[in-house]
Amino acid sequence: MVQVWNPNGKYRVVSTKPMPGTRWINLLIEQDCRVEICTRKKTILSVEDIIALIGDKCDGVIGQLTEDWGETLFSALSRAGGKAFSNMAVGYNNVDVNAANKYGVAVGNTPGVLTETTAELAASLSLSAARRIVEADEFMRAGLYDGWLPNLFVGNLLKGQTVGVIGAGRIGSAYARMMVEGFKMNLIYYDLYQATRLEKFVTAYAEFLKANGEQPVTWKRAASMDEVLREADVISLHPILDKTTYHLVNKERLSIMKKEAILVNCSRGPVIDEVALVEHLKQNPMFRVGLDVFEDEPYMKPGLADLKNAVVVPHIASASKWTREGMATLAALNVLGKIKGYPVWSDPNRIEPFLNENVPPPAASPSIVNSKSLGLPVSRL
Ligand SMILES: NC(=O)c1ccc[n+]([C@@H]2O[C@H](COP(=O)([O-])OP(=O)(O)OC[C@H]3O[C@@H](n4cnc5c(N)ncnc54)[C@H](O)[C@@H]3O)[C@@H](O)[C@H]2O)c1
Ligand SMILES: O=C(O)[C@H](O)CO
Repeated sequence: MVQVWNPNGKYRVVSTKPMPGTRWINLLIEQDCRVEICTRKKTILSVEDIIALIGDKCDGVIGQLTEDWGETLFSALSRAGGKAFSNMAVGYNNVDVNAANKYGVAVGNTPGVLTETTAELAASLSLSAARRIVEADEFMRAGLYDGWLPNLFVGNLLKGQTVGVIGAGRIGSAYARMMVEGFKMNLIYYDLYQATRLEKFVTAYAEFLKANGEQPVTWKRAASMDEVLREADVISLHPILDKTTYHLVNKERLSIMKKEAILVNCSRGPVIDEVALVEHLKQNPMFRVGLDVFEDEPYMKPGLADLKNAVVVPHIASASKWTREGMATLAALNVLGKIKGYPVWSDPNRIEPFLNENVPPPAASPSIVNSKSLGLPVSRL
């Protein structure tokens, strides 16, 4: 149930799951690590399962977003001599960073490498919902198609409509860019911070359209989230999950959205009150959703699976080969960097040097979220 690579390696690194590619394993082996990969069939490992994997001596762990990394696991890792943990994910709402700080454990994540892949899935869900692709596919397979009809699976045209983005960080901005440029949609966004590069992009694209005699696209930074919900035709959620974003979309907020709006969620399930969403979908058959994440993963709230106006996929937004291999590499290098005493990379939004397979990666941890709290040195590169 555990696969061992380089048994005589000096540092013991545990991965709670097999991860795509082999580069991440080779990079660890080259730096004298013994790599142990848990190959159990059980998808979600419990805290007890992981304590058993950590054992008496463990220098670092690469873990997954399905695991509960809190006080119990960080104290177990610390007792085993470990000082490094990395999620193989950009989101780390499953990690109690304060507990990690208490035990001096560095917490890594994997930003950037999944930005475009995740935004592409949000765009796919937007299109699937707008053009009713899943419903139409089921109809074909059921042998129900008996000829073209003017009213068959009529959906929404995106061109000229407004796309709303809540959380215009890396992924939200990439998604906005795809929808604005790809479908000539106008943009309204809400974020705690101004998305200057995104605004500049839309302005430049509007100029380009105007110069070509086409209707220019527009952008607006909304003063509140409700403004986005009221005005947009397609709304995609991309904030982090924390106390401020839990149930951000609830019954009241659903009620202010357009009756034919499309809501997409590729962030974290609890950002939407899923019970309220099921009720809203039942009451408003023209309202559609595209969901990659769910409040009680892996489960869906009762009734959701029966609704034709919902497109649902199993948390696959970052699932492209290049991205998943890159996530594994970043997670392994986060752990390796701390074990070797390397500094932390100065800009977690500029991780490309770690992903170039033709040259050795920089001697740094690509992204450590608690580097300041732990007072870790920062790379000058
Ligand atoms: N479904 C998937 O497979 C998948 C893949 C990647 C990321 N994610 C999720 O997407 C999240 C975002 O990733 P990212 O790389 O774009 O992160 P990011 O930090 O670049 O962007 C998050 C944005 O949310 C904003 N924000 C925070 N609180 C907010 C609030 N209350 N209201 C509005 N905006 C708020 C932040 O200011 C920031 O701009 C991750 O934390 C993760 O949970 C999911
Ligand atoms: O946060 C993340 O990275 C995702 O949910 C998995 O890619």
